Amino acid sequence: MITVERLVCRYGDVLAVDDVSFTAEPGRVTGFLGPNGAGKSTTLRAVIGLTRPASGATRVNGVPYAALASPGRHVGVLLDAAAQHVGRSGRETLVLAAILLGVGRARVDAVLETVGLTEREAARRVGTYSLGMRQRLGLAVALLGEPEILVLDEPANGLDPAGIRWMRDLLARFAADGGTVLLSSHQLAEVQRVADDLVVIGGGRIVAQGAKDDLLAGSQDLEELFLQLTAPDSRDGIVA
Ligand SMILES: Nc1ncnc2c1ncn2[C@@H]1O[C@H](COP(=O)(O)OP(=O)(O)OP(=O)(O)O)[C@@H](O)[C@H]1O
Repeated sequence: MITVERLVCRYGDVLAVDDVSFTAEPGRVTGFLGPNGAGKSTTLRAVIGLTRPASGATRVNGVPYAALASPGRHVGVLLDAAAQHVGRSGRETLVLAAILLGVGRARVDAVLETVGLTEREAARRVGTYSLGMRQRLGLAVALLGEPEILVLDEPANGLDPAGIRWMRDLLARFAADGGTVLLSSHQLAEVQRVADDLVVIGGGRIVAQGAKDDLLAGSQDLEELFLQLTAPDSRDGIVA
């Protein structure tokens, strides 16, 4: 479980996250939505201890991320697929991550298979990868430690239609097995299909949260609801 409690984050004078509270529950995919600059990435970074809150707290399984004995064994993170070292092969990237995590090499083969990167692709330098292949590799790194929680920022970016379906099935299976998924995305049709719960922020503040089906009642689709919730003059917020 992920708990965000009255989180406030600032960059100098910029108030990026303003009193945000929500939980991402085990067994559910929580879609985290908001317009550009709404504060999604900042919140995800705070959850994994990369951004220090001005006030408030984030917890993973009831404790701050930094207090987890082996964070990578509990939380799989994919924040920026473009951040991988371009000079290493996919396999080298995974082997290094496996050493850091203290998991066996067998996991490298297992996650390569899970994300659908072939032996030949894994031998290529990351610099030659398409964005979709980088996303798959990023997800492989996230899954390496067999975490029960996934924190993913735009994981379907650059994936082809088959890749998007594959990602959806993987996340649904992960949650069905009891895992917690916190997923930030602008791909609203995709979020509508995969998410169980939704958290919508605008201008750093929560504008809606609750079960997807409850929030969508009365709306044509998630796009319509999102645009209505995040319109500049509509920041009253709803909780379903
Ligand atoms: N390193 C930084 N320095 C200064 N301001 C920042 C920094 N990172 C983010 N911000 C600002 O904080 C606010 C929230 O940004 P954040 O990246 O969290 O939004 P986001 O919802 O993830 O946006 P996007 O959908 O565009 O990725 C924005 O106003 C942004 O300009």
